[in-house]
Amino acid sequence: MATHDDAPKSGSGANGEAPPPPQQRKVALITGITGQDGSYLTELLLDKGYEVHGLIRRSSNFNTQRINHIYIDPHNAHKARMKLHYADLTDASSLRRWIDTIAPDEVYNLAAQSHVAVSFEIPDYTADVVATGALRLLEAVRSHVSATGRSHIRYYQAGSSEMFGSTPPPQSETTPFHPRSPYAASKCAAHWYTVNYREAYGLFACNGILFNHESPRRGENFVTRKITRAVGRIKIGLQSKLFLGNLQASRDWGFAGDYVEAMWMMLQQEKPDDYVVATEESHTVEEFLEVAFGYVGLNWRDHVVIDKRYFRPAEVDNLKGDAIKLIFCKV
Ligand SMILES: C[C@H]1O[C@H](OP(=O)(O)OP(=O)(O)OC[C@H]2O[C@@H](n3cnc4c(=O)[nH]c(N)nc43)[C@H](O)[C@@H]2O)[C@@H](O)[C@@H](O)C1=O
Repeated sequence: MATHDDAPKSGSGANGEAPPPPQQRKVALITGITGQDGSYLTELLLDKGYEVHGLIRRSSNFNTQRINHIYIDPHNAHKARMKLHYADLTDASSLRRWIDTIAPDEVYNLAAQSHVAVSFEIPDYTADVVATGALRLLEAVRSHVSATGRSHIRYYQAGSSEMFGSTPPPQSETTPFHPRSPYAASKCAAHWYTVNYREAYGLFACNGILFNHESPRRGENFVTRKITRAVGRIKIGLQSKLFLGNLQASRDWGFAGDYVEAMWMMLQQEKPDDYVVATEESHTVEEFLEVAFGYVGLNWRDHVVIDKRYFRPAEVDNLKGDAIKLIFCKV
């Protein structure tokens, strides 16, 4: 995987130029702004001169670590163009209120219960947030358009390669879905709601079908961060073992910072459509271990212990995207 500078950008607008005046600014609304993708997308849009509004859930600890360098830092040039609001994908009234108040030009629906294994334990909640949550947001956008005539509004739905499930690779936009978890089935529902609102109401609504995408900001219970974090701790003597599940699963891993640019590109096209975002290269978890442990001169076999608790009731064995449609996309 390529290395990337994780430092926040210092420019105040596109190419470091001053951002456009308020009346000429594009306004974006992001659900899931505190997540890995939300934080990278926020940086990208602020750098392009957008005003960025994020919806956050109320929780006992203010979970904004990934955006604090913009939101909290008084010296950050972007701070004035970023705002956070309380809302929840399970609360339709909050979505409708913020869509009407903010009147965004672009809506990015990135919020989810995004852990596949966890979705087997909380399937109802996963479906409520991931599937019905997308429907609630689409409905808020549709009723806003119908009440105000603001038909230029554009909607992005975060889809997932998990929707392909057991369908063999390479997987493209025309590959049939065969979801293997409550998370994946919920993402399929959100995908088809998005297509339906495009066809039924003429909404500019796009599905990005993103294959796995990682970064230093990835949550620590996803396999790449779980491994890289453990490698560091093992190397300096803070732990000795790493407990993992299925090492033979194969994934098409890309960099999250690149993939948020693909989200934005989809909404700049002439017509709304659906796109696969992938590297077209796939590796097993075992290969990832070889590289990660090898990087610091360790042998993963001396440290990794297979633990049945990390196996899933149904696994997705092999994901490898065919991203040709996006590759020929122009902005
Ligand atoms: C595109 C898609 O990408 C992600 O879903 P995921 O592929 O399930 O990601 P992961 O990092 O949890 O698992 C990758 C593979 O690694 C295997 N694996 C082995 N041992 C452990 C282990 O100990 N922990 C975890 N988490 N995985 C393990 C596990 O069984 C699986 O085969 C989400 O962003 C999702 O939201 C999404 O949309």
